[in-house]
Amino acid sequence: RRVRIDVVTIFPGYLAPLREALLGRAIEAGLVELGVHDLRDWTHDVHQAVDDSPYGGGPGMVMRPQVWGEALDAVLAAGPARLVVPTPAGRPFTQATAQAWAGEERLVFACGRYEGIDQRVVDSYAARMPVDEVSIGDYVLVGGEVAVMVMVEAVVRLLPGVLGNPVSAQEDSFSDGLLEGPAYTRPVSWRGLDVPEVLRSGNHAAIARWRRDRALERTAARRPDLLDALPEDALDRADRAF
Ligand SMILES: OB(O)c1ccc2cc[nH]c2c1
Repeated sequence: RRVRIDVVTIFPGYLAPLREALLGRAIEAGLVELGVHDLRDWTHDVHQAVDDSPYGGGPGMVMRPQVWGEALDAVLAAGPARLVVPTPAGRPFTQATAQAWAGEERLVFACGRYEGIDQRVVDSYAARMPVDEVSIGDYVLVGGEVAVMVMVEAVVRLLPGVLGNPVSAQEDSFSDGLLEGPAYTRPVSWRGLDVPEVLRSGNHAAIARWRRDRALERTAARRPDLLDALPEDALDRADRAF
């Protein structure tokens, strides 16, 4: 099962890194198809205008609906898809979102710039297909391209065959609701810092306990909101003792 991903943007070069490394290999292996399209290909004026002043006034420019409509009609002609529009005003993009989208056959990403895209573009496509306005976090980027890179990586790594060892996708941070604890490799002593003894003990129960305790400790310190969100039965007695 392959996934087809299309991205429409005024900066196609910004998406070039998607063809590097692991994701590049996944594309070469045919596990995912990637199409990057320049929005300006669907302009007809000599200035290739993609933006205009906002109705109601205010700073900045808004991206024109006509150009986006022609671009998305062309890209979506290849078949039904989920349309994703990154925006700081979107619903949070989470690992659960990535998991859900990894099951889709086609994803089309519309990268906004300026103050965003005329709302009628989302409204007109939402009438005939799933459209998600999503945010990757509470900070504001200059455009949607970086957000699309983040989301494409989070989704593609979940596709069968993309990761060397798929188990790690299951054991991700967040899959058990906690942050990952610290990781270590050789040398056993480095700049006066030693690897925790327990990890070299061979006592797998003690190692599992130690790792769980470090995950609980880190989650409590850095993301108490994740602890509060854990289901009732997620923490056993040993966890609570921590
Ligand atoms: O921070 B963001 O997620 C984001 C997404 C899209 C646009 C378009 C213009 N600025 C943007 C920021």
